[in-house]
Amino acid sequence: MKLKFTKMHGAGNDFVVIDAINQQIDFTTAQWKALADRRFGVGADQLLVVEKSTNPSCDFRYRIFNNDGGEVEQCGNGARAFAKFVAEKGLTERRSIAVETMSGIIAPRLEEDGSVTVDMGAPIFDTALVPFDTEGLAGQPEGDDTLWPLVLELAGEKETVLVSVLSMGNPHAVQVVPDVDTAPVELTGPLIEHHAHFPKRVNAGFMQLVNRQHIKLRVFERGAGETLACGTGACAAVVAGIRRGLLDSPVRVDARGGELSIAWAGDGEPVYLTGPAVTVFEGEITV
Ligand SMILES: N[C@H](CCC[C@H](N)C(=O)O)C(=O)O
Repeated sequence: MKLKFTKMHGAGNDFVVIDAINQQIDFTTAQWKALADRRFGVGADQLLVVEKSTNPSCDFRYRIFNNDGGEVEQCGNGARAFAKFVAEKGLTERRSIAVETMSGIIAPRLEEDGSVTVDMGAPIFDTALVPFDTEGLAGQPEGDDTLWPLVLELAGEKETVLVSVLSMGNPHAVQVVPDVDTAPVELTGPLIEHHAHFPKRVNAGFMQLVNRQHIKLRVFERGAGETLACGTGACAAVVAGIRRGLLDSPVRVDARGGELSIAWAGDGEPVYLTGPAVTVFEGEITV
């Protein structure tokens, strides 16, 4: 079949966006993976699928597939691209929409300056819901109940890293590092992603504190590897930093591909993610 798609990005986190309202889409994991492949397909960190929602209080349903073909619960940068796509394609006249995802309803809003702000919902700290298996883990350090010691095995050597574990609908493990540019992201990112205590794997965040309202962040994403930006990763990092008493909302997040802004008023409150959404090109591919 001929598939129409739009290539987009949010701070360098890149997407193939597909209108599945006006096209009949029913792909296997292998087909999603092939479409996301940077050599044999279009190439993307994630594939974003636009569907009608069966929920009367939602304008659309939003499905997300990682570069490895796996379907996942949430994508923050993708939510901004999604909102811009449905507006540009005339699928909605509204600038604020409610979108059904695998992990609940999010609410993107198109801003006057072209950026998009998304109500990403409240972070989840219940380890069973992340999911994160705490069985057999050494005691938690004082101060913040999201902090856990994670033992990594590297070439026979054991190293313990302190990570904040939480969910933004998708799982995150965030650590503070002195310098994101020298942090061992390529080395320890995969070890954390595939750590035995994360039954559904996890996104691994590496956060450098610039000041109480500014961080630098790199994320080794589940199912995609290191991306130039990670929206839910930025949300998770700021929530972790605020809970550890290291950050004050709102926080500027410098990702390698661009700047995001995160605001959070505390436990039980939604996290707001603001950033760019860029359309790069339209295309058609035979799949
Ligand atoms: N790799 C993530 C999904 C995409 C998240 C990221 N691109 C964002 O902007 O939130 C996961 O497997 O949970």
